[in-house]
Amino acid sequence: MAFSMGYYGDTAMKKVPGGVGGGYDVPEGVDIRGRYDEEYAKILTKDALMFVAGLQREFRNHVKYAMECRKEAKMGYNSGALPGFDPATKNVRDGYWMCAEVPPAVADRRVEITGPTERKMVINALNSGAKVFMADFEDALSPTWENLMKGQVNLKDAVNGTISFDDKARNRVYKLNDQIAKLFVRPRGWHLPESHIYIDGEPAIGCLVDFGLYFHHNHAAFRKTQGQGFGPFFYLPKMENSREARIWNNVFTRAEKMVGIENGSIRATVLIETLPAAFQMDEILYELRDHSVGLNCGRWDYIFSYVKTFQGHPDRLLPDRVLVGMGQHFMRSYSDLLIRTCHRRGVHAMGGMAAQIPIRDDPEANNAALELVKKDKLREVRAGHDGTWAAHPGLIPAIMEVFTNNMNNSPNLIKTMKREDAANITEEDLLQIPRGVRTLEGLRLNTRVGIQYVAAWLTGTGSVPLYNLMEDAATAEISRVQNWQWLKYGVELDGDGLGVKVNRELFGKVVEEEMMRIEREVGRDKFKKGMYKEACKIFARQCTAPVLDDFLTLNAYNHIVVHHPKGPSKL
Ligand SMILES: CC(=O)SCCNC(=O)CCNC(=O)[C@H](O)C(C)(C)COP(=O)(O)OP(=O)(O)OC[C@H]1O[C@@H](n2cnc3c(N)ncnc32)[C@H](O)[C@@H]1OP(=O)(O)O
Ligand SMILES: O=CC(=O)O
Ligand SMILES: [Mg+2]
Repeated sequence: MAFSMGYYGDTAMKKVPGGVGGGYDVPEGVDIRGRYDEEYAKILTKDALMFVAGLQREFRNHVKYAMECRKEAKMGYNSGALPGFDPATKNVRDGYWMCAEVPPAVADRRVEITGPTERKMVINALNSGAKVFMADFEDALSPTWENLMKGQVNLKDAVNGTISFDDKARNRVYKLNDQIAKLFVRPRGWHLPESHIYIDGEPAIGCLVDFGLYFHHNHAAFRKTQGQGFGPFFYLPKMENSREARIWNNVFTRAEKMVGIENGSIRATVLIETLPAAFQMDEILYELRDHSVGLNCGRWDYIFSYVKTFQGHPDRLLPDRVLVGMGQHFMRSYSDLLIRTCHRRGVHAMGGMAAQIPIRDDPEANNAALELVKKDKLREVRAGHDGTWAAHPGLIPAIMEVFTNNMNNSPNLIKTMKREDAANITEEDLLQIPRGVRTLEGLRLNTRVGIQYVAAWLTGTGSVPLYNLMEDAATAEISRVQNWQWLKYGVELDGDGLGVKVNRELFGKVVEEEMMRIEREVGRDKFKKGMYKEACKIFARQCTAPVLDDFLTLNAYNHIVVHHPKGPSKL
């Protein structure tokens, strides 16, 4: 298969005037184009950069090939093919094999809190009472240079136990408690470049930068203080095929060899959050069997992926976003199959994120939101999930109670909830079209949320509270692709009795009105100072593009790349 060197070419930035390295002491072939900062230089050491460059050089062609395979699969789906189980790997699905034993340090993962790698949030998350904190370079983080580098500084300080944060405005100093959550780190997906670091003349692969820097600086301390001899631990996002898991497995093996630790020290949970990956759960676990600690239902990206995979299928249109929940047959089937697959192979089957967050100023609405979260978590634990995600520390006690009360005093359900009934789940179950109506309010909400999310992302914030829900890159993607799908196929809004068809004229009007509403809601001053107009342009273009952009964040990435010394960072 032919592939070009320029998969990341779309986001390649202007050349840096004034030489290579940008003030950092770099090894041969590495060029840092992000702002210099003394703190960042402690992360971007020559040794660490050599480690990252080594990974990039060994794996770049494998990654490019995997991205080409994604394109080829997309062409197939666009010509009418459906994702399905691969006959070539039937022996892997049917065969008897197990993943390596779960490390004792992470046997109990009842509640995992997630959040961006922002300093105060890292401390709050580690102190939150959750069993695990997933520090996120992905859905919850806008990958600006400053966020990524500060994130690495924060994680290093956290692993060393020295992290603190002085909130002068509140006269409060944040420090770690004695008991903290176990740290997992989620690097970016394979598709995202890191355009502030060039290796051999091309942008680095974003996730290898995230993984490489974190691993290089923290593996020893982590294994000693947190992992009981294992670790570091990772979450791996947005994979579409087991060949991508094989690359991660090889990255882990190489990293372990390079620093002289045992094979199988590093452990990772893979998010099953693309539709094609739902047919590859066994294959993904098999590739990572020495390095696996399970799979997770990344439900929001999964919904996004359903629309993306079926972008060429006008018979598979989504109802309003709010109606696509875990009650839909295709979602329940995927969660059940994930539990059965993980438990059969001896690892955790993690549940997903409920989008509700605490509502401070309305006790009644707050109770209602909490009840929805509890209901969702009860469904998960009864189905056999070993643990689940919380977006906010305020939700942890309630979620912990639901899981604890339904787990018979054991740290997980791996051995007790086999879910053999899910062995009969079929391709049709996993693909069943979601049911429900489409409304003008659905179109409006997608637009309002999408624009506000992109505006936040452009200014360096990757997860935001909007209309009492958590919004991040995955949930915003649903808004974008749903609008695109409805526009592309001129769907009728059948749920509000209006019988209106979605077209560019209607969408233009909706955008205009929703922008006025956003301005009213956030206030004129914030609206003027923010990036709402830029966000509106980006979001509207993406929704009306003749060909669907693969990722909102990939398309918008150019807007947050700032090359040194061309321009000082705005963040
Ligand atoms: C689809 C997916 O990929 S899900 C995973 C990725 N998404 C995420 O991780 C989202 C994580 N959650 C968040 O980012 C936040 O909770 C938001 C943006 C949704 C809401 O944020 P806010 O409105 O600022 O929360 P709020 O004001 O209620 O915060 C109260 C306190 O809780 C802390 N807090 C809130 N969420 C978190 C979190 N996830 N981790 C750690 N601390 C948190 C705040 O830092 C704040 O601390 P303080 O009282 O010491 O100042
Ligand atoms: O990453 C999680 C998701 O739901 O997407
Ligand atoms: Mg996701």
